[in-house]
Amino acid sequence: MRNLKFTKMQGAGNDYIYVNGFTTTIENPTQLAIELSNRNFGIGSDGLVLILPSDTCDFRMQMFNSDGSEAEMCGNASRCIGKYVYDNGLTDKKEITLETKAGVKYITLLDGDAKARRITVDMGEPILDPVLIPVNVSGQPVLNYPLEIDGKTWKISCVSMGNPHAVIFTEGIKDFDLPVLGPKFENNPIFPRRTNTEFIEVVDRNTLNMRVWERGAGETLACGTGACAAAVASILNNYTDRKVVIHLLGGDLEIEWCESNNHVYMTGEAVTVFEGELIR
Ligand SMILES: N[C@@H](CCC[C@H](N)C(=O)O)C(=O)O
Repeated sequence: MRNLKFTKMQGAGNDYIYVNGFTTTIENPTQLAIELSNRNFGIGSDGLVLILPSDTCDFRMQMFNSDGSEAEMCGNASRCIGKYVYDNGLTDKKEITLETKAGVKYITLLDGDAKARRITVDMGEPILDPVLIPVNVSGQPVLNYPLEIDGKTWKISCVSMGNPHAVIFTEGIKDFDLPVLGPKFENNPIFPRRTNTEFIEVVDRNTLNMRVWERGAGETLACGTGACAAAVASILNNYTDRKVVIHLLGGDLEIEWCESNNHVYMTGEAVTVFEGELIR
């Protein structure tokens, strides 16, 4: 393999390695994601993101978790792609369309200055149909469904933002042993394509605390689609209003589920950590 130019970026501490697919072809992204994400023997990240040309949008995103699995959608990476393409002169637009495996997402760069930092993504409509999420529970939207794990009954609310999420409202999340608990949700047979799992504390009608166990990556400092799913589930449960700030381990995300068009909007920062070249 030839040398590989990359950029490490993070959104609320959810860090990925970004590769410009206009200039670099990656033959085996699954293998590369596993190798490069390793925090001891690689660069270290929650996964790999390819920024690619699109026939229908300004850009296309392909996203691989640190275990090499490909995800349909990534909220924090969508913001970082907005920053990457603007800062690197791949576009001069501040409203950018992004093709993903979960449909088209609309990125808006909010800053007026030379480098983008604060970014909103129109994440589209949440999916509540258990068949589409997918979750092996028949019937109505899955809200507060009792799932028994290790002798305890957890109430899960399932929301897809293009990728699957199980949201749990509970207390004492800072004491949870996620590396033990998380895989038991992720790999539970009721989720045929595994799941991301969000552990949420309601602070008040506009504020949530969240920890997340991500499908294919383990505990991460933040998950954009997970924050959107958590906001939707908390609104459906009438725990919060339609605009919330979510405190994650790596920073805050602002989420709004808009009543008029049913779209979820996510706003937060996108940050370049460093650029590098891997000598192979
Ligand atoms: N951290 C991401 C989501 C990444 C994909 C996820 N682990 C999955 O497999 O669905 C985000 O910010 O949305």
